[in-house]
Amino acid sequence: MTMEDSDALGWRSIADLVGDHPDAPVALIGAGLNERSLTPGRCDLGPRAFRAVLPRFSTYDVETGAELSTRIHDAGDLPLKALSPADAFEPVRDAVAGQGRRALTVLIGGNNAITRPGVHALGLAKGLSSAGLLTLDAHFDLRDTDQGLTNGNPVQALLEDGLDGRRISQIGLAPFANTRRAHDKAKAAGISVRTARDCRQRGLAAVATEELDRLSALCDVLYVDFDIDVIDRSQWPASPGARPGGVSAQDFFDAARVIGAHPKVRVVDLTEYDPSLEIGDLGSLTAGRWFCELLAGFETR
Ligand SMILES: N=CN[C@@H](CCC(=O)O)C(=O)O
Repeated sequence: MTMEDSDALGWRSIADLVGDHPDAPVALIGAGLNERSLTPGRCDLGPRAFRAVLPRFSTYDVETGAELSTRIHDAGDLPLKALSPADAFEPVRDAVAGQGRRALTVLIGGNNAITRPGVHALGLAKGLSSAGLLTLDAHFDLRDTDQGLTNGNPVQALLEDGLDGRRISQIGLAPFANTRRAHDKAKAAGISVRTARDCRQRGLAAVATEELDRLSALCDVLYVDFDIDVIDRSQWPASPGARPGGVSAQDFFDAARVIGAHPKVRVVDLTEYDPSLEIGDLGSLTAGRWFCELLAGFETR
């Protein structure tokens, strides 16, 4: 008997909450942007792998007693095949902005270049000056843009677009995976930077909470980029940029719950998941659990 066949035992899956629900408070968009990754791969397969795993998650959280029931509008997958980050800008921005009435829009990447148009969608109504950005990422993503947009420079591009660095928090930065120049750029821009060690020692959720509080005082609405390479490579190997020494998957889940609960968080993305690097189903199961945690947090708003 598969889990999907086991209705008689009361199994209800997260996948049952996802569908054509025009009035749902949460929207899901697949954004499998794959071009101009610094490490070429198949991040375009992320949305499909993510959707496929959802039937394996129950709506019941045995640790809190919560039964998830939030309806999620499935806005489908964007046709981004072979598009550069520059050409994907408008389709991604407009798709996210089109869900603007939702309390929360979840963008499943795709490489990290989806973050820039996602933030722009959030700022469309009032301009970028209303928006803030929190990244959970091993990297600054502050590489120069003179060679064009890549998955290594969405934050740099946003600074150049006019996003005030003081409205950016970056947590989970990994040692020996970034340059001094990028760190200096972050400091000069006023970005709040928290290292992987800080996050491991204090807990990613605690650090995320502090940074959300800081950003909330400055911003009307917040965007959160969950780049999975913040996680220790042993726990999510299907990520080109992940290294040993990252945060734990459990920490990532705990952070997703507090972030999902925050009322100013309006758009989140999950980036850099490359299913072609998958070992078994480790990455897809981690992505699915992340989504459950996000929803569990959301239901406490
Ligand atoms: N967002 C990811 N940034 C990484 C690149 C990951 C890769 O494609 O290897 C970086 O800038 O180093």
